[in-house]
Amino acid sequence: MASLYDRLGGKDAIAAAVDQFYEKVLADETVNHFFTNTDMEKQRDHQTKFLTYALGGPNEYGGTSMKKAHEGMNIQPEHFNAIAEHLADTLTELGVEQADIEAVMEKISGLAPHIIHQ
Ligand code: HEM
Repeated sequence: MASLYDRLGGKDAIAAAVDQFYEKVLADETVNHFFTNTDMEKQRDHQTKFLTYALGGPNEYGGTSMKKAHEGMNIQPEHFNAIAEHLADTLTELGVEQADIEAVMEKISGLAPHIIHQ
């Protein structure tokens, strides 16, 4: 079966989602401080990779594991949940079906042990 990434329209869909997701993350005081020293371009790159991964698209991590990517950040469960919720809200706004959103959330939850408390 085609991945959600493909069904949503691949790269163009991701670009639209990145803008929306990015705004939510940076407007959220629970998590925006993590990105204070992140430049805009890197930030965009982060969100693009994040969403591509979340939607089952090609892996563009270039080998950096999720554990390594978030090392030293001491991300707490509430930060993780806030980010996950921004993703779910973005997908809802883009008209993604509930069942697909749930599948994405399940995938994201599986990453929690690699991202939280690193
Ligand atoms: C499922 C959840 C997540 C995924 C899939 C994900 C994915 C990624 C990826 C792909 C990178 C870039 C690694 C690289 O290019 O070397 C990254 C970096 C980063 N992530 Fe995440 N992330 C997740 C959750 C979070 C959370 C919860 C936070 C903080 C609240 C966070 C904050 C950051 C920051 C600050 C960076 C570094 C940006 C920089 O280069 O300055 N991430 N993440």
